[in-house]
Amino acid sequence: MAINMEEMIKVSNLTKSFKDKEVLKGISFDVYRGEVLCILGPNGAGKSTTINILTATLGKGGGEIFFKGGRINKKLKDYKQVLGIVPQDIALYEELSAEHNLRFFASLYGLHGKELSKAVDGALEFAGLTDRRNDKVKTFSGGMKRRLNIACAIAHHPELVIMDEPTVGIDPQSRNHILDSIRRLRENGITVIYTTHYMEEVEAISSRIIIMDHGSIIAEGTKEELKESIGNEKRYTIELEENKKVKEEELFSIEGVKSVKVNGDILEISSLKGIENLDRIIALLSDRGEKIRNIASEAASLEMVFLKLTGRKLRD
Ligand SMILES: Nc1ncnc2c1ncn2[C@@H]1O[C@H](COP(=O)(O)OP(=O)(O)OP(=O)(O)O)[C@@H](O)[C@H]1O
Repeated sequence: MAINMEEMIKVSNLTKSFKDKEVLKGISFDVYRGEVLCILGPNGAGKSTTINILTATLGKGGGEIFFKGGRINKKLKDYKQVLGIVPQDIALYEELSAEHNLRFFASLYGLHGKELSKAVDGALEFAGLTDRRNDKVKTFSGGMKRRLNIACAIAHHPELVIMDEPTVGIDPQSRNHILDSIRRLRENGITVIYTTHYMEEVEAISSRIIIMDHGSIIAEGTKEELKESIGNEKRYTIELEENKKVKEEELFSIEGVKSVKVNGDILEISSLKGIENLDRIIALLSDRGEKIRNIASEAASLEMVFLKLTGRKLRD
């Protein structure tokens, strides 16, 4: 991380329990001005709980949150004024038009008159909804509602936008539009915190990533740093017609092979990136009389990082 990056938020040892269930186990992280910080983790990892505490819609258990160097509860008014929130559930007035929804939400931040009209026009353009401005929200697709929800969160020109899984259950076109709009926010110097369980999205938009699992942060870094942390491995997934004899130990004898998991007819093999050994793996399998149905090879990915850290897939 560059030394001159300005710290916007500091989260220190945050905890939260619901009844006797500890869902945040003392997490700490910083958010720097102008970055897109992605919080990646499977369902139930604690992403929404973290976000809800950060947006002050949920009280914290223990720990501290600092905003621009001061305790957040002492600066709550300033903080809320520069914050844009995109909640997991869409919050819009169905019977009102897109424009009226935007007017309402932007006016909550004190905008009025020409300034308000300009903000509304800008937000409609940002969401790609200018031509639907007079239509009632109830006529919109799920993806359009999502885009409008984001427009409502950014109309007042926030410095920090917090989004909780904004692409769940929407069409690919709206999803791409949302990912593009996050890139635009970043280009304009706006800080974004974004939770998701889609690693493809993290690959596309993140400047930095936090991986959460079971209420803890298990890894943090840029996507390059995280991939580097798994030692530049690649993975082969080999599907056999019917695995009769192959044992994990045998495959370890091949140069470059780092780990092998035999799961019925499927072999998952991690191998050092620079070593070309697929031909030897195939030769060994055919020596054992195995018939190969399919081979897939993939370079280091965030999914592999998660698998390596937890032994599980991100989306099981
Ligand atoms: N109000 C609540 N009462 C009791 N348990 C809760 C409450 N809110 C969340 N939990 C539990 O806390 C854990 C973390 O939930 P959280 O919603 O933060 O996870 P998440 O990573 O955002 O997952 P998802 O992608 O499903 O939203 C889960 O086990 C969840 O069941």
